[in-house]
Amino acid sequence: MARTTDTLVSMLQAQPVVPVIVVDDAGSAVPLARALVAGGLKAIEITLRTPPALDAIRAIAAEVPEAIVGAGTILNARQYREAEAAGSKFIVSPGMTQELLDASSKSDVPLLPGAATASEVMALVEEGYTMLKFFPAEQAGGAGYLKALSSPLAGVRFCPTGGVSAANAPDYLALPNVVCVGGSWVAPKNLVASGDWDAITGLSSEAATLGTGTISV
Ligand SMILES: O=C(O)C(=O)C[C@H](O)[C@H](O)COP(=O)(O)O
Repeated sequence: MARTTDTLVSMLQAQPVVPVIVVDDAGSAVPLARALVAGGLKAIEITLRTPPALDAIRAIAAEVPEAIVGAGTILNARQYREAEAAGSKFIVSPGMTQELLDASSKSDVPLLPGAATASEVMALVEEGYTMLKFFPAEQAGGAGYLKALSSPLAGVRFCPTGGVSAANAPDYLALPNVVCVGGSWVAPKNLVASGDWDAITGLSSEAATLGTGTISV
């Protein structure tokens, strides 16, 4: 477990923002991944919310070797195995179930499980997970909530996701236990649909250089 946590942290800590992508067309996956990588964001999460998601992961894994493609919205063991077989380098879930933990223990592909309460964080720490997704970040209480939540939970690191934007990301990134944030704002659906890869590279580049803010809590 320590080994997979280290792998996960090393993949995610190189960038302040992990783009969260909902793919509507597998054909856009490769140019989209190239545009994000060109801006500086290599680790990319493709959510399994749409039918082309696995094909998109396969295409990026095969054709964009400089990207680190992961799978999001993984809710069960079957999806975990399918995402791994498609070439995912990391797996993200909005939460945690025993089935997912069992799938993760049988896999070399690390899991970033979701938590939003002290009890959820503590249950995952008991299972050996110390790098967690804080989800849904803004709706659960934002950076101030995460700061308060994590004060007694030393040693746990987070990737806040859900409602995170260029405007509020610096508040999360200012927290010492935040490795990166996740967000969909870097690849808006309209720009993907129109194939405006230069605009997406611009958003990626802005996100890749986001600094830390200071939260007033
Ligand atoms: O389903 C998952 O595993 C997810 O990763 C959910 C994402 O965290 C949110 O969909 C982020 O969405 P935005 O609020 O648009 O940035």
